Amino acid sequence: MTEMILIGSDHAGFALKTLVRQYLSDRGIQVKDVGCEGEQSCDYPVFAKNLCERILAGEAGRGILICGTGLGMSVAANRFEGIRAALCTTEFHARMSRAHNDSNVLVLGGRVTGSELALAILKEWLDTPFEGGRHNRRINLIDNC
Ligand SMILES: O=C(CO)[C@H](O)[C@H](O)[C@H](O)COP(=O)(O)O
Repeated sequence: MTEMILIGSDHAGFALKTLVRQYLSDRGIQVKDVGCEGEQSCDYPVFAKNLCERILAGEAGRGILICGTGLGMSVAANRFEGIRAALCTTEFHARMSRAHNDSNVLVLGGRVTGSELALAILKEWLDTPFEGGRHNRRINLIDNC
């Protein structure tokens, strides 16, 4: 079964979101866009909330959020218990966020990270499995300590 990924952005992440959507489609990954629809100014928490609630409801296993810096989206997404949103600016961040933190939301900054690097980060995030083991214990402690 092909993976389904939800994607959302604000106006500052819209251009990068378009590239990311194309990359995912080219890889045969199903993408559902929760908005926004263009570059007119809008509010990132609306899209973070929408995407996180839909992931927690089981519509998709993973999601991608993009705003200008990635900061607002990651702050908003990490308010949701069960969401582990990782703002990644390097491929190493992306690899570690999957291997050690089992990140289920990748956050990118469209005004910070160039498109080539963003797609390299995305590739690493998509292709790296969670290592489990000791990291399971730590992830469980996030909600239970
Ligand atoms: O992280 C953010 C907010 O903390 C994002 O970068 C937003 O995209 C950014 O704040 C939008 O700024 P704008 O001046 O309203 O375009």
